[in-house]
Amino acid sequence: MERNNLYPIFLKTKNLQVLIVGGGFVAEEKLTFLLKSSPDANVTIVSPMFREGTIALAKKGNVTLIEDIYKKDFIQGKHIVVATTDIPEVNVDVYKDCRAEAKLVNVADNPPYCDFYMGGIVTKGNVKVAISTNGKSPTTAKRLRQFFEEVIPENIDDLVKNLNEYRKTIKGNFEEKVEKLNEFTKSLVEKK
Ligand SMILES: C[C@@]1(CC(=O)O)c2cc3[nH]c(cc4nc(cc5[nH]c(cc(n2)[C@H]1CCC(=O)O)[C@@](C)(CC(=O)O)[C@@H]5CCC(=O)O)C(CC(=O)O)=C4CCC(=O)O)c(CCC(=O)O)c3CC(=O)O
Ligand SMILES: NC(=O)C1=CN([C@@H]2O[C@H](COP(=O)(O)OP(=O)(O)OC[C@H]3O[C@@H](n4cnc5c(N)ncnc54)[C@H](O)[C@@H]3O)[C@@H](O)[C@H]2O)C=CC1
Repeated sequence: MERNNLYPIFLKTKNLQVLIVGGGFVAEEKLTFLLKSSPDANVTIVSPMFREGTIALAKKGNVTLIEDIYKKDFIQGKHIVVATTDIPEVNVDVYKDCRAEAKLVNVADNPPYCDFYMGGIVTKGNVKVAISTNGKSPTTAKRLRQFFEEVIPENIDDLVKNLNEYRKTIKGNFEEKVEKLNEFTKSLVEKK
């Protein structure tokens, strides 16, 4: 069986600068899900045109819209770049410019030109679940996201908060703490 070897990380988007190149449907979809998960993300979008929806979204977040065509200068100071234009050559230029400067880059419509994929994301308080199908079926990632949004209980965050409080009260060395926390949470994974 094929296997997903991607390594998920949870980025502190507040500390990072994201650039989106292009301002069409795909840019708006990527921006929507980025801000849904991470409303504190710092985003710049460069494009000769923007959709109404994108302009409205930008007003709600830390999003700067620049009305221009892509030039290499725009990647300066950016950590993560997502190319979404409808001109394949422009997207490949963005990819090459980013690789040359060791920046993480995603060409949304071209998986081989992605250092990372955006995923389906479920957030419940402090808990976050990210889903990827290895780029094979974004629709499956969306459906799984919807499924987990349904089945993960809203009060999962209470468990996290309670255990965080309990964790602070446990005395002893690291091994003893791990043992106590495992004992305390055993029933969560026990088969009935
Ligand atoms: C590789 C990847 C690169 C990247 O974008 O990062 C990529 C690529 C492509 N997407 C395409 C199409 C669609 N994408 C969606 C939706 C989402 N796409 C997302 C991620 C990813 N999309 C990355 C892989 C993630 C993984 O590993 O699973 C999600 C999860 C996250 C997000 O967008 O933030 C978000 C759901 C969010 C949510 O609902 O929670 C839908 C469904 C819909 O809109 O209903 C469709 C239409 C149906 C279909 O085609 O499946 C096409 C074909 C374009 C064409 O045909 O022209 C390509 C290009 C290709 O595959 O070649
Ligand atoms: N990854 C995904 O989820 C999907 C990918 N696609 C593909 O992605 C591409 C983009 O699709 P859409 O967003 O629907 O197209 P669109 O036509 O809505 O948007 C393209 C955007 O790129 C901008 N642009 C064009 N040249 C530019 C330049 N030199 N510099 C900066 N911006 C520039 C345009 O002004 C426009 O805002 C298409 O090739 C499409 O096939 C389509 C659907 C889903």
